[in-house]
Amino acid sequence: MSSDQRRIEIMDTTLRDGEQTSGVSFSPTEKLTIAQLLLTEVKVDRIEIASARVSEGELAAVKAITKWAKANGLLNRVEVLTFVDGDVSIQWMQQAGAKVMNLLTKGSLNHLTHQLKKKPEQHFAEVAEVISLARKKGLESNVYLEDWSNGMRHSREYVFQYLDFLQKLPIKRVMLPDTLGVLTPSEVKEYISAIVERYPNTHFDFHAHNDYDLGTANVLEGVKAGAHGIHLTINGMGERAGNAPLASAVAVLNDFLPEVKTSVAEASLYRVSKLVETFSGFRIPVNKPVVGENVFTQTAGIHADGDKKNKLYFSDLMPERFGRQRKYALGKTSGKANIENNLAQLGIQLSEPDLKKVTQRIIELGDKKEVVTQADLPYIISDVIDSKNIEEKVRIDNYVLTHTKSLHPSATLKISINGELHEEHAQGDGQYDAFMNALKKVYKKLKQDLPVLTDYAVRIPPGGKTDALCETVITWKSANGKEFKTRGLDSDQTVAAIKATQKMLNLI
Ligand SMILES: CC(=O)SCCNC(=O)CCNC(=O)[C@H](O)C(C)(C)COP(=O)(O)OP(=O)(O)OC[C@H]1O[C@@H](n2cnc3c(N)ncnc32)[C@H](O)[C@@H]1OP(=O)(O)O
Repeated sequence: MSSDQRRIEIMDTTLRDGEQTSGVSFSPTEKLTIAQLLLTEVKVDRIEIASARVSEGELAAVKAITKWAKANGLLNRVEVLTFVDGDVSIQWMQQAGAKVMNLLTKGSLNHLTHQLKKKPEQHFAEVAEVISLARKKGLESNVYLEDWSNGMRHSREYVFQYLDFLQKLPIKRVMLPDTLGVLTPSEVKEYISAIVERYPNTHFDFHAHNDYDLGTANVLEGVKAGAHGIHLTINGMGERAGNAPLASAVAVLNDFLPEVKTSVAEASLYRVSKLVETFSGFRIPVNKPVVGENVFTQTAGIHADGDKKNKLYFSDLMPERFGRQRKYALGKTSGKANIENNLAQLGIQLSEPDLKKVTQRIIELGDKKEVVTQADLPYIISDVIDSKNIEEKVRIDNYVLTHTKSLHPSATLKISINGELHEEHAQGDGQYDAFMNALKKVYKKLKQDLPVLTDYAVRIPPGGKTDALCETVITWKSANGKEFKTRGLDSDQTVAAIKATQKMLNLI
């Protein structure tokens, strides 16, 4: 970063505006965790964590965050939205230990006239009184001009009259919200340019909403036009269509405006997005730029081919920047290159004819709308390529499993490995555990390590009934750290697990 880059302040309002997402409510502990991550790992400049007066739970959350922030010298980066209500919000701030208030005032004549039912002069005087009172109590003030965007469209004279007035007050920042997300990028550019030009010594934040899906584009134009700070939320959470999303906006500024810089650590954005998804229950759409599940997955065979040859379908938006990895989806649009990429990630190499057979099978499955994942590949390989030979390498010929009340389950098995027969007996905590213990004894004698079982999942195939076949999917980790899955299908889940185990034995 060069020193002549203009520094843009990032204010994250996930914990205030983001929490205004319908159906979302963070607990105080969740709020504290997110606040800590935002300030220390994501490294945003400021966070807005609540509206004053809302509830006892909110007061507890703000108290916990301000206590932690104070102990870490970060209290002046923690902000609370307050109201023009004499000293009511101020008292709440003091109780909560917060030091920076974002005073919600009226940025359009329409709101002022019809919601507060006041005249401009009266509103200005009340705002001045609150700010003066706050200052006396040691609080710093930023001022929101709510509905500013409509104010610029329909009552511009009022907006400028108000901004002129604010110049006289001891405030740190003026915050310009497109409250209803109605502005186009060209309007954002026009309005912010005009304001920044007229008040060169004032810090202006721009606050976008995403009602027309223009949130990020508007942030870009706002910053280009000279906004000094921007308000964002994780995963674009927020009322109605939400706010401008943090991850997208940061990527856009980094990639398209070399003349500006932010303090945000891109590498932490995905992790915090997933954490907020878990806490909020607000699912990240799979196609959400930067953080969605699918956004670094190439599906078309042609793309995988180009990437393999010369990274032809890469852009500056590299997944590794955000702690993510490029993936190649498997399905009817897969070609050989696509499948080779997946095999390489699993550490598997196939001959050309085998690769063709596997490709053909994946296309067939895709045509039937089957979802094929990288984890399915070893299974498909074992199923498709010369499966007779593979089955013959290791075959579990016979087994007896016992389950008797108050006695340990036990298993006896007879297994053929490369044509040689082995027989073992063992006990375990369950029938499958006993079976695995017997199997481990066989392989111990052969001085061969088995992959470690890391996950065991049983499900009935989609649309199945309770008496249907059940599928057991086992995840294994081999000595070189590679993970792979095998599956078995049977009406008995233990037998299905043994089938999955036999597949694993034929793949190692
Ligand atoms: C840009 C934004 O997203 S703004 C988000 C602001 N944050 C919130 O609204 C947080 C959630 N809100 C709440 O918990 C509640 O609405 C409270 C605690 C703020 C107020 O609750 P209540 O006293 O029950 O009032 P209610 O919600 O019915 O109405 C809001 C009142 O605030 C008034 N009001 C609106 N804007 C402001 C303002 N900037 N400053 C002061 N009062 C305001 C309204 O005129 C109305 O007053 P009235 O009842 O005298 O007509």
